[in-house]
Amino acid sequence: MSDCIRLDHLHKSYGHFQLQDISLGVKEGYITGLIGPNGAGKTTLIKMIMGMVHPDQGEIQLFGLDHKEHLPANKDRIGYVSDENIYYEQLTVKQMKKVIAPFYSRWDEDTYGKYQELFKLSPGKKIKDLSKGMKVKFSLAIALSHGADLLIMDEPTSGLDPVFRRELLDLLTEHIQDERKSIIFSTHNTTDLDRIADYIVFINDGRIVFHEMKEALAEKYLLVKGGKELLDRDVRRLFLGIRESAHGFEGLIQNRSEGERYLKETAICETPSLEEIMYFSVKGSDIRV
Ligand SMILES: Nc1ncnc2c1ncn2[C@@H]1O[C@H](COP(=O)(O)OP(=O)(O)OP(=O)(O)O)[C@@H](O)[C@H]1O
Repeated sequence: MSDCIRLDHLHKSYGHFQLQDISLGVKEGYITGLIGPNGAGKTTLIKMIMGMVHPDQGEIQLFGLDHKEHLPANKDRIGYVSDENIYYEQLTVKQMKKVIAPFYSRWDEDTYGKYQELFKLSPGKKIKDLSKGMKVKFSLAIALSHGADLLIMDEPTSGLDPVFRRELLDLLTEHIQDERKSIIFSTHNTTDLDRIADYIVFINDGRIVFHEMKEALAEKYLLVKGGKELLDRDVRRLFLGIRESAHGFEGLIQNRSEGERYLKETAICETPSLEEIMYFSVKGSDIRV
């Protein structure tokens, strides 16, 4: 499979914040989850891919084409869902759809009608009167109605109720059955990604910490829980992050086989969730409770 997105040595500076040397290939035909703490640079990265923010340095290719040169043609192939309001507040759902549809060469009115019904979108309702979740549903209906090859979603599930969130995840999994379609999905809700992502990109403080297949993460990392007496200097060195309490510790080891070799007999060794990987990687080794 080829890459639908290729980022080469991207830099973006906002004074105090720098997105630094981001190089990344996003595989066609898969769901890639983008995770990272608040202010890590996820939205900035997504906006660069959308052509809404310009990198200070570096190259972006989408579908094998230089993004600067082919921006309109590339954007025709992207469905974008964000929790920011990108629509005219005073227009109704129907009027807004009428404004947007002509921008897409493969707009499909029947598909839009199907999603309008499925998401219970009232055509006569003004955008400003939609709830946060309904705005996301409208965005999603648009994104799914123009034959986009790539869905780019920035925090799509944050305003959604748990029932629809589940439905959305099913919908995305179904969407990806067509192997030419790809999804990149930024979220704080790591359980959504535990459920549906194929690849995970973890970004912290403007840098990529890792870009891995989700299954590979389970083989790489180890979560260890045990008594504090185990934590001598050599053992501590194994950990990427440790959380200590009066009674014991919980910590993350990046080299699973080495961790198991030292601690399998004396501590509880488990496969960490994405949330645990993120927590310990960001917090480091000095967490006391
Ligand atoms: N237009 C801008 N001008 C100045 N600083 C900006 C601008 N856009 C983003 N930033 C800064 O860049 C940093 C990264 O922001 P970004 O929105 O990309 O993070 P994020 O990972 O999406 O965070 P969150 O999870 O909180 O949405 C932040 O420190 C933010 O204040």
